[in-house]
Amino acid sequence: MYSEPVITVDGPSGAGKGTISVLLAKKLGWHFLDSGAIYRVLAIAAIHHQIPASDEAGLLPLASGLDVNFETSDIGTRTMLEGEDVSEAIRTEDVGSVASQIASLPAVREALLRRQRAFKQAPGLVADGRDMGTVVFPQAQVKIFLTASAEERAARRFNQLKDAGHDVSILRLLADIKARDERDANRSIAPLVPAEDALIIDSTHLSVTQVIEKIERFVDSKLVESPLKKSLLM
Ligand SMILES: Nc1ncnc2c1ncn2[C@@H]1O[C@H](COP(=O)(O)OP(=O)(O)O)[C@@H](O)[C@H]1O
Ligand SMILES: Nc1ccn([C@@H]2O[C@H](COP(=O)(O)OP(=O)(O)O)[C@@H](O)[C@H]2O)c(=O)n1
Repeated sequence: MYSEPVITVDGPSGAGKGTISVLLAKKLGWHFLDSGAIYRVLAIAAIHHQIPASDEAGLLPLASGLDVNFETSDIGTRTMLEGEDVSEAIRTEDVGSVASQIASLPAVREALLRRQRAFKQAPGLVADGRDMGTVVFPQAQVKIFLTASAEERAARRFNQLKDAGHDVSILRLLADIKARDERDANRSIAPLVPAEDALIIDSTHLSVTQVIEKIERFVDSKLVESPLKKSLLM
């Protein structure tokens, strides 16, 4: 049976998943799923509704009924929660930290599964997250696990936040990133691990272009003559 092709890009915070996934999706003309944004929006909703990040029973209805929308236009994607633009608000490290605590709750992850899988639509999907290749799309044709040293990832995040006008401390960012790595990798459900069939790319000393080239070579070696390969190598 035909199934729309999926490329998964998993890895820790600041590894470059979003940057690479958006470029790939644009190049292919495919859909893009930023699964982390869904966890981040849920974190904001929890903060608004004053539900603690450890309250699984309290968060479950919020996760099931989460009114989140991604509005894409020529200038980019706006993330909407209950009709309000939260695109900037979800990007702080504090929200990332609450998102990572919420993401360790099994019932919450389960409640968000169907919503994430609904992004798999023609002509194809590039999915960015932690468990895209292991849990959400285990049948994906191409799986990438993108990483980089914690120091490099903190430096990238520092520059990104500084460019966006946020005043941040690089040491605090490094500590936050390490805490989030630890929590994401050691949780009992859908931990951050590479899928068995994933290509692991350490981007510490690679440019964005070099990472894309590696992915293209991987697709080339993996798929003999497929529409996916043709469109990627065009
Ligand atoms: N290979 C790379 N080399 C240098 N900077 C990169 C690379 N990949 C991504 N970046 C930059 O690092 C920052 C974080 O990347 P992002 O895609 O948001 O990471 P993630 O989605 O994994 O958290 C962005 O400003 C991005 O431009
Ligand atoms: N598929 C996913 C995506 C994100 N998450 C959680 O959500 C948090 C925020 O994800 P994100 O992808 O926006 O974070 P960054 O990599 O951009 O820093 C992560 O630290 C994870 O704990 C997850 O558990 N599973």
